[in-house]
Amino acid sequence: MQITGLVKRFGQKTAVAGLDLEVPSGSFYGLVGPNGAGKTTTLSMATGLLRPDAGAVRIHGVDVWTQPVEAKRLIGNLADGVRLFDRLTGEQLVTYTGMMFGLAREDVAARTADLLRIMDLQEAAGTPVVDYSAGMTKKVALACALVHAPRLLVLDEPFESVDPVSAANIEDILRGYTASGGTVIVSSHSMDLVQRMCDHVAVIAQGRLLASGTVDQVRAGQTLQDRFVELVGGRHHAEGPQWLRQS
Ligand SMILES: Nc1ncnc2c1ncn2[C@@H]1O[C@H](COP(=O)(O)OP(=O)(O)OP(=O)(O)O)[C@@H](O)[C@H]1O
Repeated sequence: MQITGLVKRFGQKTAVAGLDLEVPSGSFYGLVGPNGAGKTTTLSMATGLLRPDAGAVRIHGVDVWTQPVEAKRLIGNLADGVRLFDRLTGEQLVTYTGMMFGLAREDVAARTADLLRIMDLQEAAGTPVVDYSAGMTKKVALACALVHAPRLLVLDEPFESVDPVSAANIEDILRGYTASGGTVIVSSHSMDLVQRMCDHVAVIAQGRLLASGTVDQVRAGQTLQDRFVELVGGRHHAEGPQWLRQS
C-alpha cells in the first residue's frame, strides 16, 4: 500500500496533515500514535471509507478512490466504530459479507464455519450480533474482514477487548497470513504487541509521520515503548494533583 500526501481536515482541525507511507507487500505493519494522532482517519481514507481532502492511496497498483470496487476486493477491513448489521446472527453476518464479495454459496458456508471456529464463536453462531460482548463483536468483525481472503488486511485496534486465548489464536492466523504473502496493517496502542508481531512500524502524531521503517530501525536500540515516548513526548512526571492523594 502506498499512501501519498494524504490530508483530512474537519473544520479548523487538520486530522491528517500530508501523510506519506509505503507499506511493503507481505509486511506486518504497525501504525502507532497517541490518542487523536489521526490513525483511524488515515486508515478510513486508506480503505475507501472516508474521502481524503488531498492525496492518494494505491493498493497493489489499484487506486482506492478512482477504482473503489477493485480496491475493495483487495482489502479486508476491521474498522473502528463502524456499525455492523447487528440484527443478523454471527453466522448470517459472515455469510452475508462473503456473498457480498460474490463468493459461491458453498465456499461461503465452509469459510464461515472455519472462521467461527477459529474465533471461538461456534456456540454464539446463532445469536444476534447485537447481543455479543465487545470482544465477540470484534472477533465477528474480523471474521467478516477475512472471509474473502483479501491481499491486504487493515485492522484498527484488532485486539481491543479480545481475551488472551482468542488474541493468541488471532495472532497465529495473522502470522500465517503474512507468511503466505498477505499484508497486514494494524493500529494499536500496545507497544509490546507491535514490537512482538510487526516487522515495520510508523509513528504518527498530530497527523504527521514522526518515524517509519523496520521496527529495529525505529526503536533504535531502545524498547518501542521508550522510543515512542521520546518521539511523541507528553509524559507527566508529577504524582498527580494534590487533591487526589490519600495521605
Ligand atoms: N468526524 C470527525 N469530526 C471532527 N473531528 C474528527 C472526526 N474524526 C476525527 N476527528 C478528529 O481528528 C483527530 C484524529 O482523530 P483519529 O480518530 O483519527 O485519531 P486516532 O489516532 O485514531 O486516535 P485514538 O488513538 O484515540 O483512537 C482528532 O483530533 C479527532 O478529534
